[in-house]
Parts: sequence; C-alpha cells; structure tokens
Amino acid sequence: MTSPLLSDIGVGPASSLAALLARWLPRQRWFTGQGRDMTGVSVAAATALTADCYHLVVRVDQRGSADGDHYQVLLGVAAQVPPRMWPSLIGEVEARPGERLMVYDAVHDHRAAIVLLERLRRGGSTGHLRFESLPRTSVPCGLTPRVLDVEQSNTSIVYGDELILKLFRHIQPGINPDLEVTGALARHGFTQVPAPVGWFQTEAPFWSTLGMVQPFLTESTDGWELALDSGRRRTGFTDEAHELGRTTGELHMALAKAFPTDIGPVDQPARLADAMTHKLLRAAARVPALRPYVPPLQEIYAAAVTGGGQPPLQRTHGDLHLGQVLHAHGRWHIVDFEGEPAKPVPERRADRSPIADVAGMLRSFDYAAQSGGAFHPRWAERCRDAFCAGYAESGGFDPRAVPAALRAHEAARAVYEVVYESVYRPDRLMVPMNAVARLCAAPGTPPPIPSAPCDRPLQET
Ligand SMILES: Nc1ncnc2c1ncn2[C@@H]1O[C@H](COP(=O)(O)OP(=O)(O)O)[C@@H](O)[C@H]1O
Ligand SMILES: O=P(O)(O)O[C@H]1O[C@H](CO)[C@@H](O[C@H]2O[C@H](CO)[C@@H](O)[C@H](O)[C@H]2O)[C@H](O)[C@H]1O
Repeated sequence: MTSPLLSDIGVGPASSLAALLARWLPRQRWFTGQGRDMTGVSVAAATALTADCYHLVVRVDQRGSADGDHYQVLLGVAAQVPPRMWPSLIGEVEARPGERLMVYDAVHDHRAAIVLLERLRRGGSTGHLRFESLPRTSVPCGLTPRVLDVEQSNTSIVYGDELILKLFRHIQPGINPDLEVTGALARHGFTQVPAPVGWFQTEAPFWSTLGMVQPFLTESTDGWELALDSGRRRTGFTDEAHELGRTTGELHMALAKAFPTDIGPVDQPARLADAMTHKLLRAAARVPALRPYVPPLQEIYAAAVTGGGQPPLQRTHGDLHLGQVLHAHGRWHIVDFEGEPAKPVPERRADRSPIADVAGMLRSFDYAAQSGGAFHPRWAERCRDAFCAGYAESGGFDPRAVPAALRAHEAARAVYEVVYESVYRPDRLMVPMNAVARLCAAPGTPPPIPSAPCDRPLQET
C-alpha cells in the first residue's frame, strides 16, 4: 500500500506520522469530530502522487463512533519547507534513524495542486485513485492555483479564475451528493448550478468521491455578503430575495425531474414530525439551553401534521442558506449540494420536503439581520415575504399557504443550527436560540439562556 518513502516514515497507528496527524486534525475547520476523545489515527490508504506528495485517506477512531471517520489529506514531505508553507506544517517525522523530514498540508503547495489538475485532465488511475473528466471537456492546463480563502466545510482550489476544485475532506462511502446532484441537474439542462467537468474518487479503504471540478464563477458575490451589504447601506434586499425565491422554485422543479420519486406515504407529515422530534431530543441532550423548548417545539411539529396541503417529498438542496448562493452576471447560482455536513450520506441523499430548503433560506435572512449592521427592523420579514412570493411563481406552491409546515421546518432548522453553532461558533449560538424562543413564543415559555457550548459533538446518527 505504501510508497518507499512512506514506508520509511511508517503509517501505522503507532507511527510518528499518526501521532502528528492526531494533533493536527482537530485543529482543522473541516474536522468533524471536535470534542470527542480520539482512540486511534491511522493511514487507511496512501497513493504517491509525486515523489514528495502523497494522497492519504486517514482513519480517525473516536469514542462514541464504531466505524471511524475518514478524512482526505494531501501530505507533502520535504527535508525543509519554505517559509511560505510554514502555516501548513503538520510537523517533523523521523524517516530513517537520524534523518528527519517535514510533513505539511500539500493542498497549499502549488506543485501538488497543479499535479491534481493535471491528473484530472488526463484521466485514468493512479494507485487507489481514479480521475475522470467529461468527454470532450477541455480542462485547460497551465492555470495558476490558489486555495480559496473563505469559511467552508471542505477545501477548494481555484485555478486561474477558470475552474474550482472542491476537495471533500470528511469522506464517506459512495458518491458525494454534491457531484451526484450537480451532475444530474446539468444533464437535465439546469444552468443555474455550475456543472461538474471532472471528478476523482478513491477505491480504498472504500469507494468514495474525493473531489469535483466546476467552472469558477468570476465576479460573483455570495448572498451572505450581498445581504450584509444591504444591511450596512440600509438598502432593500427584496428584489434579490424575490429572484432568489424564483430560482429556488426552479431548482426544486428541476430536481423533481432529475430525481423522480413516488408520491410519499399518506402518513408522511406524521413521520416527518416524528423525525423532527427525534432530532430535537438528541439536540436537547447535547445543548442544555434547548431543553425548556422541547414541549413547545413538539407542539409546533405536531401542528404541521394536521396543517395539510404539503408538497410531496423530493430531492432538495439540503443545506440552503445565503452562503450557498452566488450572484454573478445578473443571476443567482446555487452551489454546495452536499447537504448538512454532519449527516450520514444516505440521509443526505434521502428525499425531503422542499419546504425544508425554503425554511433554510428564511433562517438565513434572520441570521443576516442579527449580524450587526444597520438593518431596518423589518428587513428580514420583507425578505421572507419577497422570497416566498418569488418561490410561488416557479415552485408549484406558495410556502406562505402552508404556515404550520413552514413553522415546523423553520423550527427544525433552528434546532440544527443550535447544535451546529454550539460546536463550531458558540459566539453565534444566540442567533438560532433567539429564533427558537421566537417560534415558541407563548405565555410561560422561558427566554433563551446564554448557553455553554454543547458537551457532545455534532454527529447525527
Ligand atoms: N463555481 C463557483 N464559482 C465561484 N465561487 C464558488 C464556486 N463554488 C463555490 N464557490 C465559493 O466557494 C465557497 C465554498 O463552496 P462550498 O461548495 O459551499 O464549500 P463547502 O461545502 O466547503 O462549504 C462558496 O461559498 C463560494 O464562495
Ligand atoms: O459549511 P456549509 O456552508 O455547508 O454550512 C454549514 O455552515 C454554515 C455557516 O458557514 C451554517 O450556516 C449558518 O450560518 C450562516 C451565516 O454564517 C447562515 O446564513 C445560515 O442560515 C446558518 O444556518 C450552516 O448551517 C452549516 O450547515
């Protein structure tokens, strides 16, 4: 499995590389096991990309997860790394007695990024890896790479402002929903989602998508930035929200065509309410501040069952918010179809109510309005209304016509956000906690308590 150099370093659980990775991984934004005790780190698969750059699938075992989690790492190895690479340093290992080598995160190394694109251009297999690009697609060569400097759950490399390669960091068996959905939408002619032009996968320790190349949208601004800017300048955002609603409706129509489904069972809303309650109880076990809201939230979920008029389940975006939409060349484009990152892949690929995506975006308007700036007090409310009106023009139903279901989905999304923020951004926990309190607003409901971060990790089962 290992190349000569890696066998010198040693990749077993007792190797110095494993010890370094055990210290380095929890510091990465894309590491999903925060807060859980690590019981083992080992290299599950290794492929030499060049003499000094290795593609690794690293297995991390932690208390509370039986199967281990797997992460993609590009490992650079050098006797000495140049100062510009110091922030990417993982540490020093002993290769042979007396010979020390530096290892680093080679995603930030131009040479490694160029090699990856070159492999994608040529296609074919290298070790455990298989590279593919669409027939007749020219992935150009000679483009200068740079790692995208935005807050994200994975790592993306932009090549000369023409292409973007997204490396999925936490990998799970099977096709990544981002590749699956964007590929299907492209085949159905939906143009408001960048179509994948190349991808690569591993065959060990299991079959899994590792990365995907799409055209890079130049001169784009994401919805979050545009919304904050509108707040800063006290300008409206209703035209943008309306257009975004229409694009979301069109997206749902295209998804329903690309992934045809049977009409769900007659007790679908009841099952949904049960699933929401199950998640709520798990969330409340992790985040104590949620506990007083369990009874009123359960009532909100139950009310959705009798609300009626709900659209059938279908494939959805899965994690729609203002950071996932890019405005470029006068139109909205939608990215990142991976779904909520902590969920297991089968759940992310399952059909859901399209109202869940609508609720995701409505929650995002609330986030923006609570992020400082000089927002008009009714900014979020106006955006909600405009978004729903736009959605009604193309999505086949008006979300405002199913208020009980919309409220339940917003509440469920806010509960997800509470857990997300308690793990990753405790300073923002009050944003979804306030939303939970508002949605539950009823006499006797306690106000939100500034909560301690949760004591258990964000990992759905
Ligand atoms: N095709 C694209 N063109 C331009 N920018 C993009 C494109 N795809 C993604 N981005 C930028 O990269 C960011 C992260 O992408 P995303 O797919 O959401 O990654 P993650 O799943 O890691 O959060 C987006 O918010 C957007 O700013
Ligand atoms: O990394 P992803 O984009 O897949 O999504 C995760 O991180 C998001 C934050 O980066 C998080 O979104 C939450 O915060 C946003 C503001 O930063 C807000 O617009 C969203 O409405 C809110 O949910 C998302 O939940 C999480 O899955």
